[in-house]
Amino acid sequence: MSKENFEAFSRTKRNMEKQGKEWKQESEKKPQQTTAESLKEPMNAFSNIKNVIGVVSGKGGVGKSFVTSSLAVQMAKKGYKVGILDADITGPSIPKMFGIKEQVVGDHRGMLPIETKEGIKVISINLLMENEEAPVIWRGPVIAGVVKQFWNETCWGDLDYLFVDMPPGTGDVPLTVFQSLPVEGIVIVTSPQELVQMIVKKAYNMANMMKIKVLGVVENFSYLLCPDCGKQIKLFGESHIDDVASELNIEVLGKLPLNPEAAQIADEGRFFEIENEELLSRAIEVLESKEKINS
Ligand SMILES: Nc1ncnc2c1ncn2[C@@H]1O[C@H](COP(=O)(O)OP(=O)(O)OP(=O)(O)O)[C@@H](O)[C@H]1O
Repeated sequence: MSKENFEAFSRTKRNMEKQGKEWKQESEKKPQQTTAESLKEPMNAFSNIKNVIGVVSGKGGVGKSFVTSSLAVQMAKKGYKVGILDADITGPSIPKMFGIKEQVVGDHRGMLPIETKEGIKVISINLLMENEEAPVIWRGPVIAGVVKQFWNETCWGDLDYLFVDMPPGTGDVPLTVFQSLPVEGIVIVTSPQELVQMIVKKAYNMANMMKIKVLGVVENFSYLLCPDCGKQIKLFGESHIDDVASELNIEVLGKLPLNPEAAQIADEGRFFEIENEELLSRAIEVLESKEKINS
């Protein structure tokens, strides 16, 4: 591990120990009333973030990181200042999609995210590890602590949008993010299989219970375009997303095809070259309306 990286990591560890002691002291005090606001973590003093948007999926492998990166790229192409907080600590895939390998260093302001050459700021556990193939085998509370530090110990600077790529499911990390970060809204990512619809409802219900706004749902792997005749092939069967969305009274923000060329571009770390602006035009509109609301 490089010296700077080691220092950033040691600071992270020291803070986690300190936080552990504080939690212990707190829990020994007389019970106090806990409000949703009192659980929010302060932003790093050198960060000024207008909108925090969570990207969630009830289940793994539906393309949540792909959608997170797509939204980030589209907003960056529109001229907004964008960051991605990769909260998928045990399965981080954002750095690879953007071809970034540099290690995060820190200074007096905190950890400094790595910028893609197009200017998207990224923080991910893989950018703190010397070996990207080393597994992260930590228990839930430690992982959740790291995610908090990606928020309050990272010097994000000025951002219009910070996208938080969550791990799949409704476990420790989504709970921590919803409780600790000022999430403006979430985008749910799903795929057409029927089972997934039930899982969408779980993600939706969790957001509702945490009083987080659901901006809408993006269906990924909706279809495959036949390279010969251009017909849509429904690889995973008929989509039920419109029905589920109207049942939950949420909007369908886009339907993305399985695009083999995009998969290759993502694998090669050239995500900025993927063209899916039209497919995500409604999602972009909804995100932009948030920018106007909050500016
Ligand atoms: N619409 C798409 N077209 C082509 N490839 C895609 C598409 N969506 C996702 N992929 C590819 O599928 C793989 C899995 O996607 P991704 O990592 O986004 O899934 P995920 O839901 O974030 O997974 P996990 O839940 O395990 O974190 C990646 O290699 C990604 O580039």
